[in-house]
Amino acid sequence: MSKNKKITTSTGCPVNHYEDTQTVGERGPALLQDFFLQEKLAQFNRERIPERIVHAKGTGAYGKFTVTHDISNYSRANIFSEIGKKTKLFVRFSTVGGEKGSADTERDPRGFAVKFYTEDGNWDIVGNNTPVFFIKDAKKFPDFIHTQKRNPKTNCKDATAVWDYWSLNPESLHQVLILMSDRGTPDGYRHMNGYGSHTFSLVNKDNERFYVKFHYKTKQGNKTFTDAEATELKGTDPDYSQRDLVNAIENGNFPKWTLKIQIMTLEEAKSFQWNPFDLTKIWPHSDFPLMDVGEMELNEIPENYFQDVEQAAFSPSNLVDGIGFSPDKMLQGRIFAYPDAQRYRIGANYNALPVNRCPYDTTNYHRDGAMRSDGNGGSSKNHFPNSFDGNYVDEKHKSPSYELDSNEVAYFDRNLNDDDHYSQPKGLFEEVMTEAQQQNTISNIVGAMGGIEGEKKSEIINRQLCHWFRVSPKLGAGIAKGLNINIEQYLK
Ligand code: HEM
Repeated sequence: MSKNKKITTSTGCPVNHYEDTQTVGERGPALLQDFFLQEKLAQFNRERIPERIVHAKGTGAYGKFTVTHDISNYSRANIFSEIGKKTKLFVRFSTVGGEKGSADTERDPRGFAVKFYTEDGNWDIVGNNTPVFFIKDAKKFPDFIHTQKRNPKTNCKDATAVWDYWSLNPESLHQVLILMSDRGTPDGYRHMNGYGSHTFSLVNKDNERFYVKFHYKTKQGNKTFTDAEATELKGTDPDYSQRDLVNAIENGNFPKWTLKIQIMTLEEAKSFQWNPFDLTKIWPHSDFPLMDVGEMELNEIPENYFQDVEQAAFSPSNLVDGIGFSPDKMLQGRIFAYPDAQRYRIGANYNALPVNRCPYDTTNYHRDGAMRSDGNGGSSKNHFPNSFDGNYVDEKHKSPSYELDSNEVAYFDRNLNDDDHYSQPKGLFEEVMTEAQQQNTISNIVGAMGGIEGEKKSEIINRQLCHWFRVSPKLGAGIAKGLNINIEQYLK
């Protein structure tokens, strides 16, 4: 049989004129009855769905997760049930602030979202390439993101808004420092680590709960660009990271990461020197050592980008038995934000699309909605409880109850008893960064703060400089010098 196929309309009617519209006479006008002209134009008009409100530019790949170490003493999740167990997964990497057509080497955090297709259901870790974040309450997210997007009048990126917000919000400092180091411009997606960032929990067979943080360590080695290299690539190869991932996988050079965890007991959480659920803080590795769990490998680029990558829907609410939330206020807000965004961006039945669908049995009484095409439950009952189907709620998946440390309802200041914004960035700058990394960070900050303009320029610069000085005098002085600010006058 010939593999050449006859072109048809979307309802299967063979097309006998592909490029020429039916007209009255050689030179037109066109006839409305040329339904294939209508179909083509109408379909084309509907090709776009809204881009993600954040993380719009991204690339995805399928792969597998293999357990290498036994953590069943911490989690009863099926995915970890035995060494050697393999689970299919899908990953989407992204930048955050830019639009769908923006350049891959922008200074920005990178999204690192992983969907594990486990037998207990799909489990998503929707993380970034940094272990912390800019804010610690979900209510702040829209304002923060507005500063990362375009100015409402000029429609240009707006360094003044960015630094105004950060300087008024010192909880951002830790993440801003990481962003301003060369880690803010990673060399593609293969040479960076990933982090679940939030504190989550694990629950074992004995119903014991532990707090956990997830880390993916790149096996390709960490590589970053300098600001100059990243800036050049924005012009010469704006799809650098996408191309790099596709080429590597298509050439059989499958990228790999080691999944590791840090564990904190509920008792340790009570006496931890910082709030263990504060997303602007890390848990020091010296106190909570990294433990190996398994290996993630990416080995397949989806055949169709739009179908699998653009329509992929990750959410921190996609959890499975044996893995749970923590009280982190940011995480709690995200549980709402993602499915809400996806119902708007993709549609009510987004979880039935191939990339989002659980490959194992799903049984529930959700029905109908736009574009339902998965059988819609057929003739089975659409109410529960019922006297017919024998379906049941399996209580063995109940996770243990836990106590809160307060029963007072109020709008608590998120920084109340939790305002040490400086010591972790200090440790990062003074103890972790090499001299060369420190100098690059200083020059990246000088370049970025150099964009602040307008009537509030001095006020914003001075306020932000104070934060940098509180992190480290060397950092503050280096930035002041780079911005040509004479700090001597303030020291007299
Ligand atoms: C409360 C704070 C946050 C809110 C309200 C929020 C909201 C959103 C929304 C609405 C999307 C688009 C979802 C879609 O259309 O499919 C998104 C994407 C994303 N967010 Fe967040 N986000 C928050 C914080 C974070 C944090 C802390 C991280 C990482 C630790 C993160 C990582 C991501 C990633 C990786 C994506 C892209 C997922 C993909 O590739 O499809 N977000 N976020």
